[in-house]
Amino acid sequence: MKTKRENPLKVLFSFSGEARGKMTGSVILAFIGEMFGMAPYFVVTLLAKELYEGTATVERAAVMAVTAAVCMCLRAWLTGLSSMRSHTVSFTILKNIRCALADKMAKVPMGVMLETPSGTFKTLMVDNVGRLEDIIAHMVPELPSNLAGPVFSIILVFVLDWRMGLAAFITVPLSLVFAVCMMRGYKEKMAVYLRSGNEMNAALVEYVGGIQVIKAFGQGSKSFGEFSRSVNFFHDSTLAWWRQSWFWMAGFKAVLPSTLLGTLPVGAWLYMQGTLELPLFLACIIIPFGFMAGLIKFGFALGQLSYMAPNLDPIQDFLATPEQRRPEKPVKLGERSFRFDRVCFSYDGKKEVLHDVNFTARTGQITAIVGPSGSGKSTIAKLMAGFWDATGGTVSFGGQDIQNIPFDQLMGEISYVAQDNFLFDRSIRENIRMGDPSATDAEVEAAARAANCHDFIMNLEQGYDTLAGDAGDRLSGGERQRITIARAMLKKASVIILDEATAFADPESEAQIQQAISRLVRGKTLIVVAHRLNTIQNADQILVIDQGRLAACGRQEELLNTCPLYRTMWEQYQSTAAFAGKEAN
Ligand SMILES: Nc1ncnc2c1ncn2[C@@H]1O[C@H](COP(=O)(O)OP(=O)(O)OP(=O)(O)O)[C@@H](O)[C@H]1O
Repeated sequence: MKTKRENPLKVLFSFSGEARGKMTGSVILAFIGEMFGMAPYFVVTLLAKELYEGTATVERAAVMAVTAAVCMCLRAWLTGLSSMRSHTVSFTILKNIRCALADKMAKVPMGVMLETPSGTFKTLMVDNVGRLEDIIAHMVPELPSNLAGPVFSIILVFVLDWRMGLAAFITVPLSLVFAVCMMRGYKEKMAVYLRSGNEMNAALVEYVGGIQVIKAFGQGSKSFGEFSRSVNFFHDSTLAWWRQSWFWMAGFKAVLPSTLLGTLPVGAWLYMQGTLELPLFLACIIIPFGFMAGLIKFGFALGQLSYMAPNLDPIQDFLATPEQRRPEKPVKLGERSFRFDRVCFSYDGKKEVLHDVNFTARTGQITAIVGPSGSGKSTIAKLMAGFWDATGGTVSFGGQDIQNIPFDQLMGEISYVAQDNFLFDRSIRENIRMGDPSATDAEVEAAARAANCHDFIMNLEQGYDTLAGDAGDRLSGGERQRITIARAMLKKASVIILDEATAFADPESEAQIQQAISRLVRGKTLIVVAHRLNTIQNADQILVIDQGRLAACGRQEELLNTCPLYRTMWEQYQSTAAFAGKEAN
């Protein structure tokens, strides 16, 4: 269902914050500037009149020339001041929208951020917001001023001689025919243009992100269907639009200012009839030249209006995303255990992926979550970390409903080591220090040693100062994971949630990771989403998840006897591990 949207200009100006009120000044200055811009036309008209009446002198002409020049300088100065103000408003609005988006990103469920392709946020923050700049800085102040000049001039020509006024106007209905043809389907086409541009951006970000895979398989951009499709679509749709509209646009620009079409023959005829004096004739020829340029600019500025909504809509949509509400004040936490009480969850509000899950993960114990792919293991871990809110039942931590614990407090208690081992493009040292921004270099190194990553870091050209991006290709998945483990170690959280990487690491790396993990979790509550069952043989409890339900819960020995699903998984794991071992040898 389409929701009714507020007037886009009103929405834009609701972000003007500290620059509120400046736009009115900008519009007034632009308006006065345009009025001064009309001066040369009046000066020429006046001079013609005086020449005709025989009152003109060289001195008078010189004074008029200087007056016209001064007026043009004033026009430039005033429009400059207006532009300065409108740009201040424009950049303030852009800044405030970007801050609001960033603020919103921190308030929507973390899951929304993790699941949305990063290109989407780039488009939203950079492109959609950026395109609003021109509209606010130019269109808003120029629209009224571009209209004011023509309206003033038209009235003047009509006052001077209404017949000449009509004659000057003859091109307007004609040019409107061209304008209407040019604007046919403009709104839809503009929406397609913007959408296809955004899609191309998002596909490009994905293409660059996946370039390693594309190169590895010896493929070019054509192989990346989504990217080439979006580039071709953008090319085809914009070209088709241009082909359809260029003739009408050229016609509009040519016909509208051709006021001589009407004023010359009509004026000449009236003059010969003796009902129009020469100075008036000249005035009615010259003044319309002044207003037509403004009218053309006004027409194009109006077209830009339809640029606003398609750029503002996705921004408003994101700002309307429901927030994860959490209290501000820290709450008192009891024993750091998790409790799932009849927990249900759905990502999209339609398909439930967790049904009635009940368990307790006790403090200081290792709780492993296992199950077939897609059964809901990572979802349980994400609910524990507060990335999403349960859609039914209660997830509690430390005796409190997780929704009553401030996000910062919960994050202070939990270290979440994800599968994809995200490293920021900062130095390795800074990446580790993120676990505890107050940690000294010595503490960072101590954590790196404990996580078995000191040696390979020292082998990088700039050691701890190497940028993660530069080191990117030289770090194995296991090494990246150990860096994130070092980061988690610094955090000194009471709970570690470890979403184990699915791939088999080589035996040496695997042993180092396991050693790092065992140091990390000493004395802490560990929740591990396990894909490699050998790592959890000694877990205090293993939760077996099957199609979003808790199928069984117990220690390994019990489950091997009582849970057919676990037994099958264990047998499969052993045969796969044996095969992987043989392959490695
Ligand atoms: N962001 C999402 N939006 C919609 N559905 C999702 C989302 N993430 C996961 N799912 C679905 O939820 C179900 C459980 O997914 P989940 O990632 O928790 O499974 P998993 O057991 O951890 O799988 P794997 O072992 O393959 O990582 C799956 O059907 C999955 O397709």
